[in-house]
Amino acid sequence: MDAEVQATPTTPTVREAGEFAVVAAVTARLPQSALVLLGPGDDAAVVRAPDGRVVVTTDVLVEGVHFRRDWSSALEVGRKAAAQNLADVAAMGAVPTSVVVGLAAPADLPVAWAESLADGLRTECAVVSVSVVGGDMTRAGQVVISVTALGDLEGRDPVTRSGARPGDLVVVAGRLGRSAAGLALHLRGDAGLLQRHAELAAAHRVPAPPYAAGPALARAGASALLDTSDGLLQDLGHVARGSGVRLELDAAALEDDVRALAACAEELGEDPWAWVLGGGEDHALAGCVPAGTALPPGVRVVGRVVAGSPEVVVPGVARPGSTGWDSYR
Ligand SMILES: Nc1ncnc2c1ncn2[C@@H]1O[C@H](COP(=O)(O)OP(=O)(O)OP(=O)(O)O)[C@@H](O)[C@H]1O
Ligand SMILES: Cc1ncc(C[n+]2csc(CCOP(=O)(O)O)c2C)c(N)n1
Ligand SMILES: [Mg+2]
Ligand SMILES: [Mg+2]
Ligand SMILES: [Mg+2]
Repeated sequence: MDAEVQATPTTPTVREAGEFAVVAAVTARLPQSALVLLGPGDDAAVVRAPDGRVVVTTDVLVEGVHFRRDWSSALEVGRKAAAQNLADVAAMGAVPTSVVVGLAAPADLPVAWAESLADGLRTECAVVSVSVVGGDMTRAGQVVISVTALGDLEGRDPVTRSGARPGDLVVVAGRLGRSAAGLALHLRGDAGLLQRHAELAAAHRVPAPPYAAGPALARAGASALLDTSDGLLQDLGHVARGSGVRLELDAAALEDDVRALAACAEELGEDPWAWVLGGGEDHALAGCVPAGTALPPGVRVVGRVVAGSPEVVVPGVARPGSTGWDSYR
């Protein structure tokens, strides 16, 4: 159990406290950003929509599928839940404006866990200067967290998955494969391993999406963009099919990511290329820009767009067994 939970003086369960007391305790930890005209406490929140259009995205995290309470603290789960949604907003080239959270929890969940979850959501939202403006709470057999993020396009067109054209360059912002390496470490469950590669384990529990690169790439004229949630090859496959183009990745441009995982992979007897090309949950941003585009800070070229059958290839590297996560496979 995490330090935040143990440090809380009283640890009643949500059954003992009751829904409304937990909601009050949680919303008390969620101060509102300047974009919020009416925050938690009424039937709905009211948030400014500066652009007149609203970007909206939602992702569900299920205990045992997306996180484990014995691997991650409540604070880390909250950060990750917010991060993966905020990354989806960035992947449209938008800036987030607010977040709404649904929490389903077993009756014996400590209230302190729900409070730390709120702290984690608040902490990650603060990275992009937004707040949690509301949510819902109900009972379930395991913890389920449903996050919805809203965003603002600042007057630009959304950057979709379908605008890549032959001649464009493939670009990435953020690191690849780190979450998959961390997942492998947690699956082994060896304390020494987790300690030796603590940074990678932490990268699995709390991803660090390059939020600013989304709007920056949109401003620069990006033709396609998404975040890497399932695995680079699978995610870029959506761009290839959506745009009707072939993406040729340059192995040399991905070698830094592979090198950063090499020691961990060696110790685990695993292939770092499989993590970089097929590992999910880094929430890096990947997409395409016209050749000659001035690249925003933190954005690197990893390949090129050519005419051909819509697929993603990495000449010289064996295709990993898994090109990405599928919840049902
Ligand atoms: N149950 C659903 N009902 C309606 N639309 C859905 C549903 N599930 C997914 N979608 C839509 O399908 C598209 C792809 O969803 P997907 O969840 O794969 O994208 P993502 O959220 O970027 O990735 P990830 O969930 O891996 O982080 C999105 O536009 C999403 O809104
Ligand atoms: C306990 C535990 N086991 C496995 C994983 C790995 N995992 C779960 S979902 C996902 C991709 C995105 O899924 P979705 O498309 O559902 O958002 C990955 C790589 C994890 N995070 N926690
Ligand atoms: Mg999704
Ligand atoms: Mg996405
Ligand atoms: Mg997915």
